[in-house]
Amino acid sequence: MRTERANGGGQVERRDLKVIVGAAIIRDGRVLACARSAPPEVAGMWEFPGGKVEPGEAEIDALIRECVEELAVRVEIGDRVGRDVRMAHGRSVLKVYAARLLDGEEPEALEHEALRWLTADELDSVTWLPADAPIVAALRPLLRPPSSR
Ligand SMILES: Nc1nc2c([nH]c(=O)n2[C@H]2C[C@H](O)[C@@H](COP(=O)(O)OP(=O)(O)OP(=O)(O)O)O2)c(=O)[nH]1
Repeated sequence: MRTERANGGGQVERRDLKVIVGAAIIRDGRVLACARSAPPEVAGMWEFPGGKVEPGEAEIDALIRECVEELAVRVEIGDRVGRDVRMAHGRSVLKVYAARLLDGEEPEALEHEALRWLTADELDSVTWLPADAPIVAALRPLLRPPSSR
């Protein structure tokens, strides 16, 4: 994504905003959390599967690609979860989308250290990457059965 500078307002010039997409894959009231295996500073911290959107690639296509690469599953992408989260001093932005598994395939940890299906009550049982905090908060009500929302 290319953005222009709002001149004179003391804003940092930001020509290339890197977009990172994540998939909140929900199944039976649980979301799939993935523990990073690298780099060492964040290894063992938890995230949503996903990654950088390639130049010219649509966000949804990037998510579908990343879920195949990281988990060997095909997903259907749904609504956004939470807000855009600015990272890396505003140089990148994290956008998370709800997703569901197609074909009943079981995700495999091809690139992650571990995978876990978390209920709403288990969301705080793992240490999420810091940028994910507002997304996890927005996700919580989506994991509750409709009767208790
Ligand atoms: N996938 C993902 N990345 C996240 C989340 N939260 C968060 O801060 N990030 C950060 C971690 C990384 O700095 C960056 C994603 O980069 P990445 O290295 O996973 O992206 P990628 O899969 O495209 O990797 P590569 O091809 O560059 O190796 O976004 C999240 O929930 N999911």
